[in-house]
Amino acid sequence: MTNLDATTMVLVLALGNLALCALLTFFDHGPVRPPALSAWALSKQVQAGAWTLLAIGGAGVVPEALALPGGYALLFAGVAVEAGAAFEQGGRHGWRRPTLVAGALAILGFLVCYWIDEQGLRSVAASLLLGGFYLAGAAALATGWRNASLLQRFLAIVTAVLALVVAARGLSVLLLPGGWRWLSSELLRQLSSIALYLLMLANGFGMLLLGREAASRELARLEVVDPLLDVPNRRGFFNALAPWMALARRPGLPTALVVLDLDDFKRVNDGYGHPAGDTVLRHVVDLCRRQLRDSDLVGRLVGVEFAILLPRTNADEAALVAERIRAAIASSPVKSERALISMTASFGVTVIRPEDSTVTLFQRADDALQASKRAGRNRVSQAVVAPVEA
Ligand SMILES: Nc1nc2c(ncn2[C@@H]2O[C@H](COP(=O)(O)OP(=O)(O)OP(=O)(O)O)[C@@H](O)[C@H]2O)c(=O)[nH]1
Repeated sequence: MTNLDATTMVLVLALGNLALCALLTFFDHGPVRPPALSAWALSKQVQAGAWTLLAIGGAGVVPEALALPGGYALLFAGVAVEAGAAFEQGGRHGWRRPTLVAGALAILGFLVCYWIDEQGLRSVAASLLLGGFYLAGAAALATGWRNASLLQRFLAIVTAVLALVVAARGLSVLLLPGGWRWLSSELLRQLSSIALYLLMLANGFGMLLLGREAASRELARLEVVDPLLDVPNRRGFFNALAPWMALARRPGLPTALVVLDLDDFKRVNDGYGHPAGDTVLRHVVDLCRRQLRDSDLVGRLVGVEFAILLPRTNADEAALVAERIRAAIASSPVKSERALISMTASFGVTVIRPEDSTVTLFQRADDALQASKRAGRNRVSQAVVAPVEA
C-alpha cells in the first residue's frame, strides 16, 4: 500500500469536513429545518474545526501541545453530536442527551490519557472512543431495522464495520504493539485513517440521502393522509374502500358506511378561533377511534365531514355504532383555552350494495345525513334503500 502519512490524512479529513460544511450552508432545507439535520450540521462544523486544528498543529502553525488536546476534544464533541443526530433521525430522541454526556466524559477521559502518556495511550483512547461513537451511530441507524430502507440498513452495516476498523487500531496499539503477521501497526493506522475518511463520506452522503428518502416518504403519505388529523383523507379512504366495494358483489356479510358531519361547526371557529376548532376535530377523531374496532376505518372526506367504514357490519349494527359515537361526541365537551366547547354531529348510515358505485353509495349515505340535519341535527338516520328492480 502506498504510504499515507498521518499529516496528509488529517488534512484530507479537514478539507472533506469543510467541504461538507459549505454544502450544508447552501443546502435549501425548506422553511423548517429538521432537528436531526441541524444537529448533524453542527457536528460537521465542530469536526471540521477539529480536523483543521489537528492539521495546522501537525504543520507546526499552532503548538502541538495546544492543537492535539484541543483538536481531539473538539473531535469527540463533534462525533458525540453526530451520534446524537443519528439517534434523533432514528426517532430515539431520548438518546441524544446521554450521547452528549458520553461526549463530555470522552473528552475528559482522553485528556487524562494524553496527560499520562502523550503517544501510546493517547492513540489507544482516541481510536477506541472514536470507534465507540461511530458504533453508537451505527446502532442508531439500525433502529427499527425491520421497517428501515435498504439504504439505512446498508449505512448501518458500513458504519459498524468502519467503526470496528477504527477501534481495532486502538486495540492493536494496546495488545499487539508490534503488529500481527502481515498486519503491521503502521498498516492498521493507515486503514484506520481510510476508515475515518470513508465514514465521513458515508455519513455525509448517507444523512442527506436518508433525509431525501424521508421527505419523499412524507410526500407520498400526505397524498393519502390528512396532516391535521392523521387519518386517511378522501383519496386514502376511497383507496381503502375499493376492495370492500368489490367484495360486496359476492355473497357474504355486508360492509357498512357511515358519514358524519359536525353540526354548526362555523360557530366553533367564529366563537373560539380556528386553533380551537382544530382541537375539536382531533378530539372527535379520537372519540370515533375509541368506539371502533381495529378493522374499522375513519377518514376525513372534506372539511368537517368524515366517513367510517365498518367491514362485516349490517345497517342496524352500523346504526348502533353511529349512535354510540353520536352520544360520545354530544357528552364530551372539548376543553379549549377559553371555554368548554360542546359539539354534536349528524350521521347517515348505509351498507354497500352489490350494484353500488362510490357515487351511488355516497349519495345514499349523504341523503341520510341530510335527513338527520333536516330533522334537527345530532341524530343518526339510516339510508332508505330502493328495492332493486327484477
Ligand atoms: N378549525 C377548522 N375548521 C375547519 C376545518 N375544515 C373546515 N372547517 C370549517 O368548518 C366549517 C364547516 O361548515 P359547514 O359544514 O359548511 O357548516 P356547519 O357550520 O358545520 O353547519 P352544518 O353542517 O349545516 O351543521 C366551516 O366554517 C369551515 O371553515 C379545519 O380543518 N379546521
